[in-house]
Amino acid sequence: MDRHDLTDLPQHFERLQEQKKSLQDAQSRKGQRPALEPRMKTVVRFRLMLLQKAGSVNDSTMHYVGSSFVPSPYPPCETPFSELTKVAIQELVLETQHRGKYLLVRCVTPQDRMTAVLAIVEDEGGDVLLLQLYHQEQAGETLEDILTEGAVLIIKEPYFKATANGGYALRVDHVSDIVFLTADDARVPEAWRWVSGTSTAMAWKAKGNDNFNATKYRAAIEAYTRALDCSPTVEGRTTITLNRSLAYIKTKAFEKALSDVESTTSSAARTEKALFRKAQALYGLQRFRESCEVLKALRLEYPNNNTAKADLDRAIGRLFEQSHGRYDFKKMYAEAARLRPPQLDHATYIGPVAIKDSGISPGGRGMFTTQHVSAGDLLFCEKAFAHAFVDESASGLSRLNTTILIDAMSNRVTIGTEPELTNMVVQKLCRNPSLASIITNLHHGSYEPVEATSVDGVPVVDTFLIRRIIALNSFGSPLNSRESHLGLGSGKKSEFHSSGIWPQASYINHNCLSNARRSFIGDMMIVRASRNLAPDTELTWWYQPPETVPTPYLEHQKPLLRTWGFMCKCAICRDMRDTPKSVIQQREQLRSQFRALIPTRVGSQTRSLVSGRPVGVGALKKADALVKRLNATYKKPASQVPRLAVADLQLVLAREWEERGQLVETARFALGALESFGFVIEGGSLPQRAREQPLMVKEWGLMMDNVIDCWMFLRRSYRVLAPELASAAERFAKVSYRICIGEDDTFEGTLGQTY
Ligand SMILES: C[S@@+](CC[C@H](N)C(=O)[O-])C[C@H]1O[C@@H](n2cnc3c(N)ncnc32)[C@H](O)[C@@H]1O
Repeated sequence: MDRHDLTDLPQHFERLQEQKKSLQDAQSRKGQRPALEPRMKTVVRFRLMLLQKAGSVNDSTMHYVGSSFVPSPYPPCETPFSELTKVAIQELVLETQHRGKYLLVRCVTPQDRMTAVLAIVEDEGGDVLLLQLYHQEQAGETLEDILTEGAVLIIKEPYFKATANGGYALRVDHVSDIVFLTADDARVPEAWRWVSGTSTAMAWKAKGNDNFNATKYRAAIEAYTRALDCSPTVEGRTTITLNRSLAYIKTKAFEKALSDVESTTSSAARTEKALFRKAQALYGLQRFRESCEVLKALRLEYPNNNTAKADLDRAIGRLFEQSHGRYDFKKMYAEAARLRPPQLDHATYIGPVAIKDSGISPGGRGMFTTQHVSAGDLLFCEKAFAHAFVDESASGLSRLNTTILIDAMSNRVTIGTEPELTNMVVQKLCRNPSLASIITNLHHGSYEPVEATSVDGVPVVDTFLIRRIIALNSFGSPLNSRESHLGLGSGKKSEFHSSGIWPQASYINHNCLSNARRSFIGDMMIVRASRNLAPDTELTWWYQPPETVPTPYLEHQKPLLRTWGFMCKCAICRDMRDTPKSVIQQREQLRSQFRALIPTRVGSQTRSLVSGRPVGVGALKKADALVKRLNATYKKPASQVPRLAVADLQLVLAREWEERGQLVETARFALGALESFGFVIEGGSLPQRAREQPLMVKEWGLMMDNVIDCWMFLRRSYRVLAPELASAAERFAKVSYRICIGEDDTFEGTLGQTY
């Protein structure tokens, strides 16, 4: 949702076709056993490439936009190692996953990092191949090497494939398909054995500490694990376990950190260090209530621990947000401006909503209100499960994670951060497997996931399932919706390179005539009702915004069908489907005539295209007549089928009349625009209103961003002509602002700057 879809741009469409062709070509070689290059050639070429890369200078002013191709899916290995049989590189056949087999290999080069981690590996027969490890870590997460020269590993059910440059490779997409062997593992062949030089628990612990201090957390965890295997003393075991739990916290493996603390003896678990780790791990898992409890116990036993006091205050703050849905939005903006990536320290609040069967199929669930809510009410505010951020205003290396994703399977080309988001989710689930169902329960179309959740004690995460879930459920997001509304951030409004996955929000189905809206501050999504809603109303929003310009029915449906596999049947779409082509053409003509009279403004004044002089009142009157004719092309009332193609022109006229000091006309067009958006308003017309009649919104319409402008025109007009109505107009402006921007704490400041 709100992602850049490039599929219809000719150059990308062509790339999609090329990718399809190359997949077909690869498939035609399926089952072949190719002749491999001589070992020397492969190794030397790879080493040369590493040397060249090391010598090249990165130009940080360049835009780096990589390409990524979605490969054909294959499942992760579900079979325990003991049931697999060994295979040699020579025996591998192309475009095939070797089910029931494993490869034992050793790295013969250092690694390279691209979208995957690469190295050349050999088997016991001395044959070599390029190994491509995907999703082993998040982009930019660590500089620690994953594949080191001499490392021995097992590749379960290896997938052998032809590469785009005519070579061959072992491709590993599923993290659990790789097993790194330690020096004393019986599966390491005699000839490949190495001496680790470390044999006692204390020596391994010291090694772990060194690695920890060098921020090599992966290596630290490995060393602490080896230390624990060396039967340390009870005291030593506690220290090592608690050290390892901190290394787990550093890698966001909160579940493992927690289980380490909980595995210590009951007296050890009450030490300051243990309580501290436990509270941190629980906080990381967003179990704020439990984190508070542990921190309270810590404060009682160690009252001088000031860090614990600060942590307790912080956890209480989260608990309050989680329970009451009250946030300090200004603080959130400040955090989003300061933090890179803007991952905010705030809790998820779930308000009066529930997930239920919605009756649509396939993927039949939806989100419903559990009580009456008013327009502007907070429905929920959700922290992203994972969020891949691109600074839209930055250039060069900081945009390294922007990728053009070519997906031949789902016929789509998108630009953004989907590959990075996939890595983040895969890693988070591998490190915290109990969170898996939050993601795997999300809609995944016809993809059939494997059943196993762990094998050989390691969590199984099906990368292709995660990819599919992200394609169907992720959202593009701006740094914050306020900036994006004001056009302050760069990039096209409502299509963003940053993306995230907000699991609750994913249950909301599409409808152009939506009744809820999402907005963002950093990685927090704020969702509010955009109309007054009765209990048990299904919440809907748009996956792509409704069209302002008259658009043929099928054109509007194309992206919905391509990405999500359905066509919208809302009142606007049905009306478009039933509107004859000639009427759509007539609307286009009337809008062109309007634009010829009142061109899009450049600078502070609207100038005639013909004379270059400011547009005159005569032109405004003619434009008014065109708006009336445009309105007459609609059969259904705007409260049933909003007329976006009329509303934006009415707003143009409201602005023009306001600049000429004609506030009755301003109010008329602002009210007209609101009606075109589907609002039903009483008591707002000037000048002939009954004095006591209040300004009322009988029905809220479609909450497009410029609804706020409509109310602000009215507020200014009423202040002069009907002051008793101004505060009501301001109240509605504020509610609209809250719905579109997410909060109204910045209402005055924002509108003071721009209105
Ligand atoms: C992000 S999920 C929405 C939640 C989903 N209904 C579920 O059960 O998890 C998107 C999928 O929901 C379904 N969907 C959403 N809006 C729809 C609509 N207006 N009509 C039909 N299907 C819709 C489609 O299958 C779409 O791919």
